[in-house]
Amino acid sequence: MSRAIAKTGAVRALGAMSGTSLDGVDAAVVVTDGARIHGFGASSYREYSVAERSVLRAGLGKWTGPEVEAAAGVCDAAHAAALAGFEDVEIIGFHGQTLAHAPRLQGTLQVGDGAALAERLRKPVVWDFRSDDVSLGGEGAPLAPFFHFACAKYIGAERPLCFLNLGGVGNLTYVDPRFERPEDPGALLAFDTGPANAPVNDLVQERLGIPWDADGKVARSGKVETGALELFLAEPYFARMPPKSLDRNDFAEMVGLVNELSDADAAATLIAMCAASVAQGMEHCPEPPEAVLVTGGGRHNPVLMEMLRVSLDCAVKPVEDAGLDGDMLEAQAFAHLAVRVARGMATSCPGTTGVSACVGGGVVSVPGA
Ligand SMILES: Nc1ncnc2c1ncn2[C@@H]1O[C@H](COP(=O)(O)OP(=O)(O)OP(=O)(O)O)[C@@H](O)[C@H]1O
Ligand SMILES: CC(=O)N[C@H]1[C@@H]2OC[C@@H](O2)[C@@H](O)[C@@H]1O[C@H](C)C(=O)O
Repeated sequence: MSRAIAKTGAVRALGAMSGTSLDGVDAAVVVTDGARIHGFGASSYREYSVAERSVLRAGLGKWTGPEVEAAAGVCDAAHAAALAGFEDVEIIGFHGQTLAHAPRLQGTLQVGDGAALAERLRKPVVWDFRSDDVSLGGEGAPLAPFFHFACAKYIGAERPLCFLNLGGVGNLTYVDPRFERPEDPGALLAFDTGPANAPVNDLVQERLGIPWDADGKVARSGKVETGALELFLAEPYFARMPPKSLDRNDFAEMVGLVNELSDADAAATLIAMCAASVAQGMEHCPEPPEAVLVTGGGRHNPVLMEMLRVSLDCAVKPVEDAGLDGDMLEAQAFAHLAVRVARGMATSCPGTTGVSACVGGGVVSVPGA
């Protein structure tokens, strides 16, 4: 195989992420040597059309068949369009679109053809980041934690802190920046906390025909139904020790728990479920963090942020307060991870995915190879 990038030194890497909320493709440049972040570059967002989103949605939860092929086609075309404008990058990290995730059963499926993308864009592409971790007994997710470790160093953190990503699903990374490397035992603990925005998105889509509850307007006037909240927290997933991960639709039936409630009460209760599952997850942190830095779309929801501030014992702030970009952190993560994969560095470890040993997961496709 021809070498994707030079063996050492910082490179301009482009990362692309299409997340579980199926809103669009985020793309962002990171200057990184795989260990340390040297700086951040341009970013862009390419929204899915309503038609594209429904093709992707039809593929959710499926492993093979025409719906999966159609979703892969949408994913490939959207990425080719979203990434074509970035010329001065040396390598691309292409996450693809997760359609199904059951690491201990069928595995994990991210559609998108990285080899074809490499030929099309004439750049090396790293893709299929999760399969090797799953083969070695890991959850295959979350993978952003190795990037969160680099972010903690970049912002000069000296004490443990958490990154909380609130997308369709929530995931938490505890980082102890007193360690030198992310794979050092104790440097990282990570897991999916529970459903984040996906249930409230599904609720308002079904009842009100809107894709999400912008600024928590529906939830704000609602009252939390504590009975439903208690039933939710009784799910065995929350008591399980991390690492652990979820599929987008693992808690889809939660919407059923709020069926009888008004729109406002139902939305408020689903948001309270997200905040409560984060609070429960925080109990797994080895030490209290000095802050929780929130990334992902959920940080734009003031009702959710208020509930988190009430439930957690430390400062809760958007990552922007630390000089990072919460809309692009996941895309940036896959840029950074691409460089690590190309250089044979680990991308997950027992503390992040439960994998048996550190693994650098991913396929490297070099154009014309
Ligand atoms: N202003 C806002 N008010 C309320 N909610 C918002 C707002 N902006 C975004 N969101 C929520 O954030 C979601 C998108 O979050 P994000 O882009 O982080 O998801 P994702 O990356 O697709 O998911 P994941 O991290 O699970 O893969 C939207 O679907 C919506 O529910
Ligand atoms: C299987 C999969 O795609 N999981 C996603 C999803 O979205 C959020 C959460 O669930 C996290 O585990 C992961 O994404 C982020 C980017 C990660 O791997 O860190």
